[in-house]
Amino acid sequence: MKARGEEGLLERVAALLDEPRHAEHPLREALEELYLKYRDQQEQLDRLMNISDRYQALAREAQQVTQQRYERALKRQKKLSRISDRYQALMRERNQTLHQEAHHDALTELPNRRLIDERLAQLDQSGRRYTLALLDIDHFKQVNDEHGHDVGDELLVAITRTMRQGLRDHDLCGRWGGEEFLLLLGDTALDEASRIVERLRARLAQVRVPSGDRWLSVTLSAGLSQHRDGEAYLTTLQRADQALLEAKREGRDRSQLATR
Ligand SMILES: Nc1nc2c(ncn2[C@@H]2O[C@H](COP(=O)(O)OP(=O)(O)OP(=O)(O)O)[C@@H](O)[C@H]2O)c(=O)[nH]1
Repeated sequence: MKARGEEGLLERVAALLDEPRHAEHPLREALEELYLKYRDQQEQLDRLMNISDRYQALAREAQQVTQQRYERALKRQKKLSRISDRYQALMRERNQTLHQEAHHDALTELPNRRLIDERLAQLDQSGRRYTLALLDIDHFKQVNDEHGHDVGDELLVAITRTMRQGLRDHDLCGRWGGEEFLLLLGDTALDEASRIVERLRARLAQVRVPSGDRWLSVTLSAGLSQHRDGEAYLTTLQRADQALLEAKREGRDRSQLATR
């Protein structure tokens, strides 16, 4: 790379050296040598500048390629993490659904036997006191036989709705069997539980579902048992079940407290 003035000077020197009248000039040889060395150095410098320019262009290109690769990898990574987030959300949803289905009854959406068993086992561990009440619809087979299974189902759902409304937030109501419900009344002694269940039975007797041109209602029998210190919940349940059988034997539509 030469400045414009420098190029002009070189041309002048070359012209002077070419002139025949300077052929014998005492400075000519030295000037020619200086001129050729200078040109040589200039050519070397030009080559170096060229190499440096190419190197810089290559470095810029490499940097651009690296940057593009990095951006592509980042984009891929973001896409993958979006897919992974969606997949995880889907799996969480699936797990929740599976958990809900495994622990709840499909018809009434009430906790099923498995969930109630888990809660009772936890309660036994905690040492908190509770009373269990088994409630069973009276003559439900007759309802199905006379009005059809669909009406029976409707009645179960309507009873569940009223049961939910009639209980305190910390009580648990589950579907224990076909037409049998289990109430878990936490921190509740037998006499208080009995009042709660009687109030509930009265409300449940008011539940009506349509069947043809009639309104259908049912009564429920209940067996209650209070958990005793150190006792396994299955024992409490057996007493409640016995009490329920007694209530049925005594004519239904009543509560029986397990005393023994
Ligand atoms: N519609 C309907 N019926 C059910 C369901 N689960 C159980 N059942 C019926 O509930 C009835 C229970 O009959 P039983 O055990 O003889 O008792 P019950 O007729 O209620 O007589 P008591 O309990 O002695 O008063 C049976 O006919 C079952 O088919 C259900 O999900 N839907």
